[in-house]
Amino acid sequence: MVAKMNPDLKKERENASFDPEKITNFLYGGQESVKRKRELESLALNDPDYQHEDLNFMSREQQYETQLKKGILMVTKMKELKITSAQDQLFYTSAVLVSDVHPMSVHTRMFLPTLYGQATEQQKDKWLKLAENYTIIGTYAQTEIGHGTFVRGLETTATYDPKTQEFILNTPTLSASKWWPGGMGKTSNYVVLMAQLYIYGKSYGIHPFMLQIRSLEDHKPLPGVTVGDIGPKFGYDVMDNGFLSLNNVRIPRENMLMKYSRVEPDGTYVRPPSTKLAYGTMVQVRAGIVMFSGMNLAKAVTIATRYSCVRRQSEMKPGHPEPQVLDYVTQQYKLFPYLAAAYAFWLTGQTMMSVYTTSSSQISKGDISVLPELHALSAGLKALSSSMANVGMEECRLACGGHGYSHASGLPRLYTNATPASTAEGEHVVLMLQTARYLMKSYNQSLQGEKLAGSVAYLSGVQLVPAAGRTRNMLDLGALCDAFRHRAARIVGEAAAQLRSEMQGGKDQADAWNASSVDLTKAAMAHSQYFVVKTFAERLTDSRLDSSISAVLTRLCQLHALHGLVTNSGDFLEDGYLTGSDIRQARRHINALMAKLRPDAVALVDAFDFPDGILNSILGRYDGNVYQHLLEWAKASPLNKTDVHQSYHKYLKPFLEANRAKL
Ligand SMILES: CCCCC/C=C\C/C=C\C/C=C\C/C=C\CCCC(=O)SCCNC(=O)CCNC(=O)[C@H](O)C(C)(C)COP(=O)(O)OP(=O)(O)OC[C@H]1O[C@@H](n2cnc3c(N)ncnc32)[C@H](O)[C@@H]1OP(=O)(O)O
Ligand SMILES: Cc1cc2nc3c(=O)[nH]c(=O)nc-3n(C[C@H](O)[C@H](O)[C@H](O)COP(=O)(O)OP(=O)(O)OC[C@H]3O[C@@H](n4cnc5c(N)ncnc54)[C@H](O)[C@@H]3O)c2cc1C
Repeated sequence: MVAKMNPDLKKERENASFDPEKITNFLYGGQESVKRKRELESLALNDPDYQHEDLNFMSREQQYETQLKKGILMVTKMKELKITSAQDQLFYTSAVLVSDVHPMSVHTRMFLPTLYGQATEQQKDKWLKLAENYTIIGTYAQTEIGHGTFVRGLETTATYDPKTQEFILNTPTLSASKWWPGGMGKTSNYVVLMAQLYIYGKSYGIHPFMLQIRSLEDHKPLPGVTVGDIGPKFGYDVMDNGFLSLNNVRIPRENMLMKYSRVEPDGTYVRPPSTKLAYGTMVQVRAGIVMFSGMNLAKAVTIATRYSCVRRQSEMKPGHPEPQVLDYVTQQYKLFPYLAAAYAFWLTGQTMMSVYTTSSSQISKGDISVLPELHALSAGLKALSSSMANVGMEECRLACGGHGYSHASGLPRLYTNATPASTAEGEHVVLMLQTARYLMKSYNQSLQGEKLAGSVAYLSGVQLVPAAGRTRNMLDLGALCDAFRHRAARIVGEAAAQLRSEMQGGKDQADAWNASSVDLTKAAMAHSQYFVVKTFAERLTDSRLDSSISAVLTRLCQLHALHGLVTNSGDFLEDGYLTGSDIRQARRHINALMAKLRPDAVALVDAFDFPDGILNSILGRYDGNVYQHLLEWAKASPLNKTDVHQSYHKYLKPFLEANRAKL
């Protein structure tokens, strides 16, 4: 029997000003792609082989086992079903894994890409087939107990022995032990090991090496290898993040991935065109995190928005029925800015991936001139999108009141699995400072009359003269983009000036950098926010958008920009670019936009097109039948398997009896 839809949600859907299907098509790149997405999702979601008890009811060991089994099934089925394109695999795996990963995810997302990006053709012939067939399972072993951020400071060594033409691998100190690599704890039999290369006593920096860590026969650690799981974490329960120490492990010379740099048999070192090419896999994953963050935020907003239409609470007017909580404007103010941000990062994530694809194809043809821009853009956007998603997901959880705290909402798991995106693959502040470094360099070049291109083009010839007194239409996307551009350029300019003044005051470059670093991160943040606002606005100029959806998407873009503007109003007011009256106008527009978006809120989250199986949230169910399913879910909890738990007999009964005896 098909359950009836909750009447409030039904009404919301009937009253929307547009057909969500049109936005779904826009978000996923067309009707055909949406059709394919749904086919693959339903294939995965209806496959009985993937069904299991709720992961939240399991111990960590059970979760690891369940997800490993599922991961293995998934890669096997994708092969059988010939699901080969990256897009198709993403659709299928998202439906199988929901908001989790599986213990071989780093194999797919980092080990294989490192082979594609860092191995010579000969090495690809040797390793790729094995890795693609999962004959070997690998991970990306870079971070150590003592150092994650400071890659140049890693202590693992690969010392070349020309006599045997081997590298001798060691983690010479406790702090050199590898720590964190996903899937290394129990699953992988190979790693790409990032280690300091030494030849004849001289250090040549960090390079990637293929290293077998476990036997292909019985999975036992190989001689000289100590490996295991690092223990439970904030989330990511299904993943066996691992530790690894190495004691004089020898590997053949051919195991250094030598696409860019080489060690000849006699120990001659051939330099890469850029030492940063060895960081290529990180850049790829950072670029992907922008979309990943947009999608996670979209899931959280879908859950909280639907639930806010089902949930009724309090009296808005005495004696009237309880309103849907989404009718409280404060609730809209909690959710709608993140709804807008989810769209912003979704679209920017697509742009980031296309910049990545174009740039990496240029790099593989030998043109490394695009590397600094790619690095700076992906670092800043990764940091901004993941931090915004963190804050937004938590706000969505809070917006669901008490039920948001329950795993039944899907929000805690979504959050704890997504929040590492702020830390992993480059810590937030550290990456912002990388972007700032590029901004400072570019800004100084522009001062010397060089014309800048790409994301920093606006820094050349920017007019920093405030234009106070001018009447502005704060809903005009052009004016909003100008405001963000002005703010970014000003803050970049001021951070550069501060850096200069610290140095003029006697500090060396490093101390001056540290003293200016709060302003530098702010500059990177302002630059990245400008890029997102501009990208969102540009995407709306797509001629394929029909007017019904372009109107509602424009409102979201306006809200995204205005919310950013109001929450950072000091930045816009500081040099008089905007006036107090502009900010007041912006605030009024936000209220008016929220009122206009209110009837479309459910359609806007429906347009993300997450089926229930992927949202995995009782609060976010498409049909809105929340309470009945909450109760059913709770009844399935392991603690409810019996009416009287065994601990009653063990502890509670004697305790009660002893107390009674004392009366
Ligand atoms: C957790 C969520 C992840 C979500 C993933 C999304 C989708 C995938 C889904 C599922 C996958 C399953 C699981 C995945 C989960 C987690 C995976 C996590 C894996 C990891 O977590 S894996 C370890 C990552 N670990 C880091 O992320 C370390 C961060 N630390 C660094 O990255 C460097 O250490 C840095 C950059 C801080 C300093 O590096 P440094 O000391 O060598 O450089 P320095 O500062 O001296 O700069 C010298 C010149 O190099 C330029 N430069 C630097 N980097 C460049 C680059 N990449 N490209 C081009 N140029 C670059 C500079 O801009 C400068 O340029 P210039 O001189 O011109 O100014
Ligand atoms: C879930 C998860 C999965 C992971 N998976 C992998 C994996 O598969 N493979 C792998 O190799 N690694 C992995 N990592 C490790 C991850 O990449 C690192 O933890 C991350 O790069 C941050 O480095 P760190 O831990 O050294 O942080 P730290 O650098 O020690 O950060 C601590 C603080 O110091 C500050 N700080 C550090 N340096 C600077 C600086 N230069 N300027 C200003 N402030 C600074 C930071 O901002 C932060 O506040 C994973 C981590 C997590 C959480």
